[in-house]
Formats: sequence, structure tokens, C-alpha cells
Amino acid sequence: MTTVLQAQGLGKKYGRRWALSDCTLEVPAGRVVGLVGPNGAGKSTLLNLSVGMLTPTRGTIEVLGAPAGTNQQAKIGFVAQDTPTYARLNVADHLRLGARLNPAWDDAVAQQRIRHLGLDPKQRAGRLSGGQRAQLALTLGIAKRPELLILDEPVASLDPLARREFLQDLMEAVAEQELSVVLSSHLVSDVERSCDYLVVLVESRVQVSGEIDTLLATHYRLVGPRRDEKSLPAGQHVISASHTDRQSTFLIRTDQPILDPAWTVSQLNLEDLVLAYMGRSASPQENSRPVLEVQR
Ligand SMILES: Nc1ncnc2c1ncn2[C@@H]1O[C@H](COP(=O)(O)OP(=O)(O)OP(=O)(O)O)[C@@H](O)[C@H]1O
Repeated sequence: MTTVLQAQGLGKKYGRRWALSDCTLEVPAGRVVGLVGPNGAGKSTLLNLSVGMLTPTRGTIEVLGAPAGTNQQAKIGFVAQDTPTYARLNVADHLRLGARLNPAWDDAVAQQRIRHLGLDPKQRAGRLSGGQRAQLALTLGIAKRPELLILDEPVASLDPLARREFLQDLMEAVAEQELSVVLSSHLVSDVERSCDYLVVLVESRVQVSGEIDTLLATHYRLVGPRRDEKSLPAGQHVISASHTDRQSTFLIRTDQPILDPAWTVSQLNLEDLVLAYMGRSASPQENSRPVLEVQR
């Protein structure tokens, strides 16, 4: 399997309002994918569609080679944004339930994580803190040993140390088993630390997707005398532009060497890159180039 998630013209409508519309996306297998985008971009809607919790209004979505929601439950781990647990069941009950429902359940991993987190097996989930509940839900997701683990803002409620440890656990799980991960996050630093593939979603549209190393190696900041963006060579795709009276700054994507000596050229870090693509929604009329043209 080369693709774990494939969406084509995918849309979801609530009443008259589109939560996601015309989303086209392909996620390769064996990656840790960071799904990033502003509030309301449609990330949770996309992830819920991918596990069959929602059904598309339009378009298609395939997960692990089959339409989303069709008999894939054993192969997919999903931790929703509100990290659902059963309030009246205790921690040990959750592990027992996990073992009962999941054929590939790894009890040693589950027990070890619970011990390491210092969670009391007899504590009811309803009495855990928000962060502890998130840790319990994440433990269930990892111990299930899925082929694909989908996490909707998994670390949002964790303290910084717990966040780092969780991402470390996740990377270990990825290294040990053939696991693909898609996680949404607002924290670019966490994406940088744990993901090797990036998808930026803005207003339902994939603005850019690709291997993070490749993206970083092909994006540049050009600063130099004021220029019109139309004067740039055809292979230099402008992601954002800003001008003063005498100076222009362009964030561009290109595979080719930048030969013009008028430019001071620097590479972007991941945060610059993400923010540049997130900013493209602010002026859609200027952003007339089709999104996929800037994908590799
Ligand atoms: N159940 C619902 N009913 C009506 N509108 C909804 C519902 N769920 C989501 N929406 C709308 O769909 C759009 C996309 O929401 P979604 O939760 O997918 O975004 P998101 O990218 O996950 O945002 P955030 O980063 O804030 O979690 C938003 O405008 C939201 O208001």
C-alpha cells in the first residue's frame, strides 16, 4: 500500500454551510503527517470523514485502500479532538475493553504507558483531568496497534513535558511497527519535532503537501530591489509577496537555482513556510494559481 488516505473532491455540508468542500488530498503510507491549518479550516471534519464518523456530502475518501467507514475499524486508531472516554469506567476497564475489541491489542504497551503516566487503574475516567483523559485515549490508540493512527489535536491539553513524551512514544511506535500517522496540530514546533510530511489545509483546500525536508529545501525568501512578481522566472512560484517603496520580499517555491544576484536569498524555517501558506487565504483573488501547481 502506497497511500493511506486519498480524498477526491471531498465535501461535507451542515445545513446550508460547507464545513469542507472540494478537498483533494493524498497521504502516502509510512509517514507521520502533520495536518495544519487555521481554526475552522476543516481539519476535524476531514479526520472524522476519514474514519467514517461522518459521511461525505460530495466526493470520495478512501482509507487504507477502501472507502472510509467500511470494515477498517481494526486497522485504524482514532483519537478525536474531545478525547472520548467512558466516564463511569475506570482506567483498567478501558484497557480490558481495548483488549476485548481489538485483535492486535498490545497489553504490555498499554500497561507500561499507564504505569509510566502514573494513572491509577482504579480511577474512573470521569474523574481524570482533561490531560489525563487525553493520555488514556492516546494509550488506547497506540496499544490497538493500528496500521493508521489518526489523532485530532492529540497534544492540545497536555503539559509541555507530557507533550514531548507523548510525541516521543508516538515516534517509537512508528519506528517499531508499520504505522502511519496523521495528526492535526496548531503547534508547528510539535509538527517539526515529530512529523516528516506536511499538509496545510486552508478553507478546505490543500495549500501545500509534501515531505517536510523537500518543502524546506525548495522554499526561499528573496529580498531585493522592488520588483513586480511577474518579472520572476517561470519556475519561481510566489507564495507571498510584500513591498516597500524600494524593496520587495518574496517567499517562493522553486526547484531551480536562484541565479539573479540582485536577491539576498535565505531559506525558510517550517513556521515561516506554514504561515506563508496559511496567509494565502486572505487574498484569494491574488492567489489565482491552482493549488496543485505548487505541489510536487
Ligand atoms: N456539527 C457542525 N455543525 C455545523 N457546522 C460545523 C459542525 N462541525 C464543524 N462545523 C463548521 O465547519 C467548519 C470546519 O470545522 P472543523 O472543526 O472541521 O475545523 P478545524 O480546522 O478542525 O478547526 P479547529 O482548528 O478550530 O479545530 C467550521 O466553520 C465549523 O464551524
